[in-house]
Order: sequence, then structure tokens, then C-alpha cells
Amino acid sequence: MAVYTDVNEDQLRAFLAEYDVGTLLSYKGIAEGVENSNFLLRTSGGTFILTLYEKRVNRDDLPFFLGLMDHLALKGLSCPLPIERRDGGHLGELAGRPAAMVSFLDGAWLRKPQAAHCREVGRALAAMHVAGSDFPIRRANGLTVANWRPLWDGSRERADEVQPGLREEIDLELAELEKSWPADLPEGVIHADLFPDNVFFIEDRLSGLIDFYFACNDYLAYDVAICLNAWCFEADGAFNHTKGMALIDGYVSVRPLEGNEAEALPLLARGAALRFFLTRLHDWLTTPEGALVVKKDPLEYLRKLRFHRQIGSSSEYGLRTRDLIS
Ligand SMILES: Nc1ncnc2c1ncn2[C@@H]1O[C@H](COP(=O)(O)OP(=O)(O)O)[C@@H](O)[C@H]1O
Ligand SMILES: N[C@@H](CCOP(=O)(O)O)C(=O)O
Repeated sequence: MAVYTDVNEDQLRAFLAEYDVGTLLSYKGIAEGVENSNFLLRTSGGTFILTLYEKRVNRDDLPFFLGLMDHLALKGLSCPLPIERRDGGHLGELAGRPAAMVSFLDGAWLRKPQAAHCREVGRALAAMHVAGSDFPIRRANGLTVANWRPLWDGSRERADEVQPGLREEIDLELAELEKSWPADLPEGVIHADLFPDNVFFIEDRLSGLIDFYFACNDYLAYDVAICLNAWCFEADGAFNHTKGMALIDGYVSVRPLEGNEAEALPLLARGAALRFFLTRLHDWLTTPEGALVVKKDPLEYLRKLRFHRQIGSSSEYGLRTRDLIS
């Protein structure tokens, strides 16, 4: 589910009066999503997505997220455009929650992406990195290497309930990543959660990126690593080299990688796998039975982590010397 906070029609009409979007025709909650409450709104002025920001979103981060979508959309990236209120801002309040409206994007996410889709995703990710390069607000990544240990400490005692031996394996992995996490790679604004459910396609053409609520400043190549994990593994756990190569090919066709980024990719991919393993493990252990939200399997990310651990060089992902800035 993703309607944690319900909204009644009177509240919604009062909220819409702050916008120049006409009158309310209909609204309904959207079941997909994890973090926030989302509604599909139709007004005489168009179709919009209304989001009520729930507890895990820090209110102070909202100007970054909304400002970033505005910046990227104005630069021509296909992403939701925050709708301006009559007071010139983007953020209001509805049912006791911070709330905003963004433009509706056509398209649907792919349940079974193919290599050609991965190439499109690589291109779009690089286009986002380029378009975000002059975005003036900064937001530190709250889920990077320094944050993994506190997250792990919250689950560590119960980890072996999920899989025997997990505690020892993650203790070792985390210590190694903390010791060898790369320094001084090119940084910028990253999406940080560009999973298939956050990328829309119309037929085989990528039509838009959504869900910028983990976006932050971090290594650009870390975002590539997140996408390799999210897009290039098969349901049976095998890494699909053709998809990996297509994703990287698409990326470097817009933004070539530097040598140190390429070299760091196996480590970044391990870190990216650990990051999603840890948040999933936390949710797995703390979400009450019967809650409507779908719990995602942490072990899927443990398997990805193990795969990257045995990678010797980024050429094994399909990265070629000619893809690099010389
Ligand atoms: N701009 C948009 N245009 C069309 N549909 C959207 C848009 N934003 C969100 N959605 C729909 O809402 C769902 C949940 O959005 P998402 O941002 O992923 O939520 P959450 O942050 O709660 O995980 C998406 O899967 C999609 O169906
Ligand atoms: N992509 C994350 C979970 C975040 O969910 P989203 O609906 O906000 O993309 C995962 O798979 O663990």
C-alpha cells in the first residue's frame, strides 16, 4: 500500500484552493509505493500526483527534493514537475502532513526489463547526473558508508533469525567496506533509488523517472552501481552480463566514466548491495505482521553482494577501456 494518511474531500478542496489547477473532479489513493501517501488527482486543470510526506521523510529535505525535480524538469529531463502554489512555493500542508502536487507522467514500469531498456536507463541516469550538475542545494546521503553501521547495529542481534551465519558475514563485509570505501570520486546529485518501479516506459521508450525522495549528493558512479544491482540481475539471482554491458554503454554514451570510477565499481556495487540489504533487513525485522506494506526480501541483496565480492575488475561488468576518459 501507500496510503498511510487518508484525506477527505473538504480538506482536499481547501488544499487545492491554494493552487491554480481548477476544481476537483476525482481523486483516489495509489496502492504502489512504500514511503509516502500518494493520490491520483483529476481536476478541471489536468491530472496530478498528490503526495503527503510520511514520517521517514525529513521536512527539511523537501526543498531539496522538490527543487531538484523542478530543476531537472526545466532542463528537459522527463520527471515530475512540482506544481507551483499561488504563494509561489511548492509545499503545503494537508491532513497534518507536508504535501505537494507534481505533474502526472504517462507510462508504466517494466516487470521484465530487457537489455535495450537497461541501455535507456543508463542514458537517462547519466542525463540526470549532467542536468543536476548545477543544482545549487546540497543534501548529504543519509544512507552511505558512515550510516551503515548504526543501521546494522539495529538488526545485528536478530540477523541470524533471517539466515544462520548472517551476523558474522555482514560484520566482516561492513568492516571491509568501511576500510576500503573509495575517496575522491566525482560527485554530484544522484537519484539513489533508480529501481525498475521508478522508471516509466511507453512501449520500449523510456518516458520518465520518478521518486526522487532518496536523491542526494554522492559519488556519481555509486548511482551506476545501484542501477547495476537493480536492473541487471535475473530472478534466479544470476548477473546478466548483456544487461550490465547495455546499462554501462548507455551511461557512458552521455557521460564517460573516469578511470578511478571504473576501478571502484566492484566495491561501489558491494556497498550499494549492502545499503539495500540493510534497509530491507531493518524493515523485514520491524514491520508488524499484517501491515499492508509489502516487505522486500533482504536476501536478494545478500546474493548480489556475494556476486560482487568475487568480481576482480570492472571489465567483468562489460566496461571497456574505450568507455573511460583517457
Ligand atoms: N509523477 C507521477 N506520474 C505518474 N504516476 C506517479 C507519479 N509519481 C508517482 N506515481 C505513482 O505512484 C506510485 C508510488 O510513487 P513513489 O514515488 O514510488 O512512492 P514512494 O515514494 O511512496 O515509494 C508509483 O509507482 C506510480 O504508480
Ligand atoms: N527500492 C527500495 C525500496 C524503496 O522503495 P520505493 O518504492 O520508494 O522505490 C528497495 O527495493 O529496497
